Amino acid sequence: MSLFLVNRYLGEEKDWSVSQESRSQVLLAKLQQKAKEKQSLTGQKECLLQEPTVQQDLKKKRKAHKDSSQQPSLFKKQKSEVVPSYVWESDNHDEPVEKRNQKCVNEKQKKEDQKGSSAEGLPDAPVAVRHGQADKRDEEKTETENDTPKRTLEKTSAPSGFTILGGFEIKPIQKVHRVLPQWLAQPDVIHRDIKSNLVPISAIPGLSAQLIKKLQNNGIERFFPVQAEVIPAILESTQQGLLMGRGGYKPRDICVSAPTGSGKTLAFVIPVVQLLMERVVCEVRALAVLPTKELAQQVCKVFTSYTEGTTLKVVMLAGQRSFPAEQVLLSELRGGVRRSLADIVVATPGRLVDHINGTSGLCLEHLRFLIIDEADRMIDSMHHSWLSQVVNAVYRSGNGPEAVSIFRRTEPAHITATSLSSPQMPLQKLLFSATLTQNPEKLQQLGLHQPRLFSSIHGHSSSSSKNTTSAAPTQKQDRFDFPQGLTEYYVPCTLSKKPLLILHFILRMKLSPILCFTNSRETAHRLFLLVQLFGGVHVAEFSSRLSPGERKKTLKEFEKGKIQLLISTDAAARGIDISGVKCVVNYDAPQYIRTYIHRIGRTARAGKAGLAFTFLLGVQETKFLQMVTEAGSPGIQKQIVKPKNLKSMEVRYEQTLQELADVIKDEKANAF
Ligand SMILES: Nc1ncnc2c1ncn2[C@@H]1O[C@H](COP(=O)(O)OP(=O)(O)OP(=O)(O)O)[C@@H](O)[C@H]1O
Repeated sequence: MSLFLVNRYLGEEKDWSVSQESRSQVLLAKLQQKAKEKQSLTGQKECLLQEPTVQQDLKKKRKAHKDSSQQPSLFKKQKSEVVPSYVWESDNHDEPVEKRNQKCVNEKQKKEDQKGSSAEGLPDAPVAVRHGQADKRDEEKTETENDTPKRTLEKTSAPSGFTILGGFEIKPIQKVHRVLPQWLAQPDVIHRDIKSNLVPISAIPGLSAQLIKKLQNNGIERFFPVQAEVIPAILESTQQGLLMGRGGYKPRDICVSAPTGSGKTLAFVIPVVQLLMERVVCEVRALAVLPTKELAQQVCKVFTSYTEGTTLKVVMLAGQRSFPAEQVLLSELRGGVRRSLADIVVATPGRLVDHINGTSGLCLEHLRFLIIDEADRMIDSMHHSWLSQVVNAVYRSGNGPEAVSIFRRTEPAHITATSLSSPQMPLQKLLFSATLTQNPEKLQQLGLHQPRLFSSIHGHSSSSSKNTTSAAPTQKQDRFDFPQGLTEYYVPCTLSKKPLLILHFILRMKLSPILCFTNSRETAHRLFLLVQLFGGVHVAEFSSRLSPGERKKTLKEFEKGKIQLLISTDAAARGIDISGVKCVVNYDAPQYIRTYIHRIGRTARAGKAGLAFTFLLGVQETKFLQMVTEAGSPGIQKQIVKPKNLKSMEVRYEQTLQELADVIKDEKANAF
């Protein structure tokens, strides 16, 4: 007995004469026909949207789908609902079907999550934010999904209707963009090309006829770009006199980053001499601090040259003389009053601190210019606290009984009406380096006042914006400017062939004078002995093995061309200005990019041409070349020296090695 009568629509019946049975057969046939049509329509769609491989995938998937219907799993329902539509939308036809299916499930799950969260009655804005976050997560997920299908599987198995907090999938590490302060991001640009940007010395206003004459006598008719930019800037900061800067404000500190050999020394010597020339009372008003004795000596020589014929006195405190001898040069007692004998002091930090603490005759209370040359190196030595000791010595009078003086100096702090009420001599810092760090944290140690940067590194400006801060492109290391006339090479070699290579460069390639750098004084000494024993080359070494006097003599002889090959440690890598060095050889590859830049910067100076060769062992090549490229090198070329070119020297070289072993043995014996 039937409880319900179900009336079925059986379609239009054309032939009413056929029996009930045959009508149901016709109906079945019609239904089968319709099913076929539907199937063929689906097939056409597949052809349009899928690659052949995908069609196969789809078949597999359908099979999997059938199979899955037998599994009592949570995904069963989701898969049967979602898979077909997402398969059409998928762009990634290379993905395995399982993965794509899983992605579809994820998408579905995500949509459900979003629906669920908005359904919970959360306010609109946070929902939008969460959507944004979800979008981001989606992007990240599509990246990580391919690698971690299992993890996402776990994630999607979370119950729907809840917002999933936190991410458990491995996220790609976000790139952190370095944010530079505006002064670092937007420097005053210095032309890189020295030769085509020379400026006649007469075009720079504010230089006395006496100084112009001095420049001409020293063979300088035109200023290099760094000088043409920086000299007017320093002169301008004293337009209102030494007591205050423009508009009565403290003048801005100046930082200069320009390549090796670009003429940075004159960029500070000329304006300082010009500004102090007309002083009445002798007091220490300029202090130049340099990292080594040799550099202090070099800068002192330039200051002495340009102060010649004026009343200005230059004193060097670098340990070249005894401590008492330096004290005598600093001050004298006249009528019971101590008077300064120095206007300009050039010092190394260690010796300077010794004098600040032990010489009453060194008074820095009138100091107007603090010049920090090789500034990045000086920042590295900041742990010796030389700068804070200098600053304390400068503002010492502000704490004493004479603090009531109208011209008392107090250490700059926050600007208040009282702090600005009395004029006080500002202390202006002038920083110079070929490899000035762009690390604001490091620069911050210098306590700069509204610094102004002059730089030839155009990467600075390209990343600049009008905001107070700017994000520079992410780099593993700082970028630097290389001298224009420099050509860089690297020479692949083995350890045992290195000495032969240097002999080949001198004796066959006639590249002398060569300045050759090693990473240790022991290597420098052994190589020196080996070349000396081999014979035929005027060779010398330069390292801390030598006394300061011997080092000075060696540099002089090298400058005069008496030495063909000078083998040095990094003692001669920075700042040393020896004209005529045609070629620098890195016998040992430098470990740091700054070391490399300073070493190769001993050639190609003042717009001249120069060559730099770096001997590289197989294991060093990749890392070294990457370091140089990342630093902004215009290009380093490979120079292969064929073994046959070294062959003729090999017999003599083997003999020399044996002789060297004996010499070293003797040296060791004598040392005890
Ligand atoms: N205007 C100029 N005309 C001609 N020669 C110059 C001029 N300015 C500087 N020089 C010469 O250029 C050479 C390099 O100058 P300087 O030593 O000042 O370079 P630098 O930028 O300090 O290099 P480094 O970073 O290696 O210390 C020196 O021999 C110097 O005499």
